[in-house]
Amino acid sequence: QETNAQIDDFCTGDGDTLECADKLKVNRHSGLYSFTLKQLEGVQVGHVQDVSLEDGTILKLKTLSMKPLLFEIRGFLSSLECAHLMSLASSQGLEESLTVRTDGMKSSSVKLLDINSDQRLSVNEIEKAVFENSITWIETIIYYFFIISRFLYTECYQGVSFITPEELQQIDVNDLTNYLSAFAKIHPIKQSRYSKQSWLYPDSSTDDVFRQIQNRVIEVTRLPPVMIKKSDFQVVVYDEGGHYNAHQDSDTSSSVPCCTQKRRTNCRICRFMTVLFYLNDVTEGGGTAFPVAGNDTYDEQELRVKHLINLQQSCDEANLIVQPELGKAVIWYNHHVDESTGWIGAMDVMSWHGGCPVIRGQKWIANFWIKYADDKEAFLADE
Ligand SMILES: O=C(O)CCC(=O)C(=O)O
Ligand SMILES: [Fe+2]
Repeated sequence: QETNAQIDDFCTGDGDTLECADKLKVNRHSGLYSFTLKQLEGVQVGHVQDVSLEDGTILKLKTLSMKPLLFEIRGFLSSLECAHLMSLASSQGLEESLTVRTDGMKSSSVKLLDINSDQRLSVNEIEKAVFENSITWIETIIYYFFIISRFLYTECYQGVSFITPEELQQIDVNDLTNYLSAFAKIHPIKQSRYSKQSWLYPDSSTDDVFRQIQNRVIEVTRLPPVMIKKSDFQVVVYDEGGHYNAHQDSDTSSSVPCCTQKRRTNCRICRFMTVLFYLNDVTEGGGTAFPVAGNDTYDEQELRVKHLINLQQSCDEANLIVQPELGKAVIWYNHHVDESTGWIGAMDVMSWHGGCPVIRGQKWIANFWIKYADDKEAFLADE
């Protein structure tokens, strides 16, 4: 009985209960969901499909890339809705966006910078990475920090020629964090991300416009409603010079389980899908770049060596750039679907993306964080 109630919650809307139950392939007797997650069909780049909404509106879903599976819908939001979200975020207050990651990245970064694969980093290797800007700002600072502290302690640059992964692990994270925030204040533009943001949490939001947008996203993505209802919503503003270096939206940096709650320790936020809206027209710049979209092969080392992550420098070299336009939605999958579990599978490594520098004007975006937890059934049953 309890399970039936959960299923009914899950299938919202009039008349679609049967279809919904069918889609979920719910076995009401055993109480098990054998729900299979589905991605939208891309067909091929340039393909346009109509999406009919309940209110009669027809949206045009256009495939921009098959790898990653990426779509755009122009006019997804009306200008009134955009203006509403912008004023909502402004009235809540906008804070500087921070992307300081201090765990799980050091040893992998070491591997990527270790040009001659001798398991340690020479000062030359670090300097090469720093000066060629092939690593993100935050990593650069970690190395600088390490070199400086070594320099201070030994009073002599010579002889300090190697940093091992073990040594990197010993950096005092508190010192580093203080150093980073001081640096960030002096050189905001050097951060891997330079923007302001505000959050809208669905569980505490009573905003009607936000609800309507949530429902539209459910209709378009055809994801289980609970998935959208649990999605936090982030409004981001970039001023001139604002940017966001290429990154992947889902956190695969550690092996702790995926969760959806904020501030829970020992779990990470994983994002199946990203739905990004442009809330205004940008005078110049500010596109969303997908540096490796459509490539046949993926090589992270190459991505870094070619500086493709540093979008302050190499936006023009990105394979694909989506231009901002008021009301447009960009939709992509950060993960594949695992056929055997019917739930979220491996990360789509082609989903690297970021925001190119805004050259003139301001850029406002809003962003659904469509998250999931590892336990499919518990996630779907949860309210
Ligand atoms: O600003 C953009 O176009 C991209 C933003 C983004 O990737 C993000 O907020 O995760
Ligand atoms: Fe992103």
